[in-house]
Amino acid sequence: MDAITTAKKAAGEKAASLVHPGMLVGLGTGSTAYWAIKKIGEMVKEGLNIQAVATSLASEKQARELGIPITSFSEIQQLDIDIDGADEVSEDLQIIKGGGGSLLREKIVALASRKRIIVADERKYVKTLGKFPLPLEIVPFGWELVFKTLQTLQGVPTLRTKDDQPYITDNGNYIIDCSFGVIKDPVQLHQQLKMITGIVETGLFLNLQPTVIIAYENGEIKAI
Ligand SMILES: O=C[C@H](O)[C@H](O)[C@H](O)COP(=O)(O)O
Repeated sequence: MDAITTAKKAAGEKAASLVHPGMLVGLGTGSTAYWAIKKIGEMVKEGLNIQAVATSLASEKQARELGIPITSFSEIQQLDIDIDGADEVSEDLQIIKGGGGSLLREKIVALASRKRIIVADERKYVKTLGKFPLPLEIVPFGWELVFKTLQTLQGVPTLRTKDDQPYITDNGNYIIDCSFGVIKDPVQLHQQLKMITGIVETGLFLNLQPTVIIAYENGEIKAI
């Protein structure tokens, strides 16, 4: 296992140790959250009694295969803890997510959770957001108009593709990845983008007061 994968595993397992009996747990998406779900699966096999809501079909599949009981918002209203990855975390704990295309479900789950744990390797921890192009979930109809509007906001948009076709999210939408350079005011940018009809959600996860677990390649783990 390479050093970055080892760091992701360490962050994921550290976060899993915060899951206690009886909790309702949000399961994140991506290659770091994967390790948390894997560890929680082991804990469930050893008798841990929890229920979980997954932030993507992929994570739900992983959880079901591990025997983690899955519930939904038709059964529950709030989660005790949400463990998820990030694409960028700034020093003031603002976050960009959505590199894996799951930002909408991830945000719904994060907002429904009392405690939010973000797991990331050291490469994700930055001074200010913006190097990672901001993922935006958009409805397919008229996506070209959203694309052009983003250009008028000095954004550099790219329609995400997979096998030369538009990438389709678990919700049947498209993703535009849009660079805005250094994001000086993420709250203002998020509000501006949410005003554009056709944008369903942005990958800016702001003011959520997360606990961020950062794993370093040298084996060190810091919780911020
Ligand atoms: O849509 C995907 C999510 O926001 C992921 O949590 C994020 O992209 C980080 O993924 P990874 O841990 O694979 O870098």
